[in-house]
Parts: sequence; C-alpha cells; structure tokens
Amino acid sequence: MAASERRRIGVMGGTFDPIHHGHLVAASEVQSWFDLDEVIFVPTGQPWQKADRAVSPPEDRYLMTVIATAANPRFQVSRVDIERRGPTYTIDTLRDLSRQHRDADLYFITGADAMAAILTWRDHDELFELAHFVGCTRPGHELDEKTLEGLPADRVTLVEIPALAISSTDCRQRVQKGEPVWYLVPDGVVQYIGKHRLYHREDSP
Ligand SMILES: Nc1ncnc2c1ncn2[C@@H]1O[C@H](COP(=O)(O)OP(=O)(O)OP(=O)(O)O)[C@@H](O)[C@H]1O
Ligand SMILES: O=C(O)c1ccc[n+]([C@@H]2O[C@H](COP(=O)([O-])O)[C@@H](O)[C@H]2O)c1
Repeated sequence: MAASERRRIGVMGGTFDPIHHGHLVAASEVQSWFDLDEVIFVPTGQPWQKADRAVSPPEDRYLMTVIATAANPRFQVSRVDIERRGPTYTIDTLRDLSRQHRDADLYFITGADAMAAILTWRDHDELFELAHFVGCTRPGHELDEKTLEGLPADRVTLVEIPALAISSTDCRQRVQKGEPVWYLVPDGVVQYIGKHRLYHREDSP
C-alpha cells in the first residue's frame, strides 16, 4: 500500500488518573498538525514507573477517559493496556495496535517529561520501528535539542502546544484538599470523581 493511502493514527498513552485538559489539548494539537485520522487514548494497566504510589483502578481511569473523549468523533479509547496482564510497556501497546491497524502508521504522543524518559522504557530501540514519536511541550519540563540526544531524529518530532500547567497529581491533590477541579478536567470527569469518591480523603463526607 502506498504511504499516501495509509491511515494515520495517533496513540496517546497515559495513566489518566485523572485525564485532564492538558492531555486533550496535546492530542487535539497533534491530530491537527499531522492530519491524523484518529487518536486512540490508551489508559495504562499497571504503570511500572509509578509503582511507588497508589494508582486508581484501571476501570475508573478507562471510564473517565471515555467520558472525556466522547464528544470528539476523532477520539477513541482502547482497552489493550488495561486488559494485558503485568506491567504496561509501550512496546506491547504499539505491537497490539499495529496488529489491529495494519493499514495505518502510528504516531505515539507524549509530553516533554515522558519524552525525556524514553531511554528508560523497555526495548526503547524497537519503539521507533513501530511508531513515529511526537513530543509536546509541557510547562515545567524542558523539551529541546538535548531531549533528542540518543533518539532517531527521523522518527521524532517536537511540537509546541498551548501551555497548560495542569497535572493529574495537582488534580488529585486539589480534590483531596476540597479544592475545585472544574475547568482543569472535563465536566463529566469532575462528576465521575465526585460520584465515585476518587481522591477524596477517607474521613471526608
Ligand atoms: N499539561 C500537559 N501538557 C502536555 N502534555 C501532558 C500534560 N499533562 C500530561 N501530559 C502528557 O500526557 C501523557 C500522560 O500523562 P499522565 O497520565 O502521566 O499525566 P500527568 O499529569 O503527567 O500525571 P501525574 O501528575 O499523575 O504524573 C504523558 O506523555 C505526559 O507527558
Ligand atoms: O514502555 C515503558 O517501559 C514505559 C515506561 C513509562 C511510561 N510508558 C508509557 O508512557 C505513557 C505515559 O506514562 P505515564 O506513566 O506518564 O502515565 C504511557 O503510555 C505509559 O505506558 C512506557
């Protein structure tokens, strides 16, 4: 199949605990930059580099991701990582998605922090054979030529996106302190967090 006939699919991996507008803007910007047919959000099953802290159940993170992306016809959510047993490795995510989408080129979307850590990921040499990597700017994290050292230049693109200084950590802490997360995360996600008492202190009503 000629390259021009192939579909282009973005893959936005994340723990999404919870998903916030920083994730959604990154996916939307990269969709537009690369004229992607769709972006598949892939919530992690067991994020091994976050093993030092409690992570919400995969099903909650999956459902919040579905709620957050439901209105955008180009956004989809995949269960491949939450259904695979054991720690989540992007090499497995990309192998599974390439099998499911043989007619497509994959673009893996990351923020600057994740991009800078990519050489610590499992089988990182092989990752670039399975997808093009797109690193998005993120407030508080450098994304410059130094980040690219050791990465194959023809398989990595850095893009500047509107700066949103939002993190899932900050959202969780706000809920725990009883502070609002309205407008940091989509409305439906605020409601899901409240309904399922995610991130609330045990003793709060
Ligand atoms: N505000 C943001 N701007 C750009 N990229 C982001 C932003 N927040 C997260 N990302 C990127 O989205 C992907 C998934 O991030 P993740 O689900 O770990 O969210 P997080 O906010 O970094 O979470 P936490 O604070 O719990 O570590 C990563 O590649 C991360 O770099
Ligand atoms: O493959 C790995 O070894 C690996 C190590 C850390 C993170 N990742 C992926 O990077 C994405 C963002 O991860 P996180 O932990 O910042 O939410 C997500 O898709 C993870 O599966 C992948």
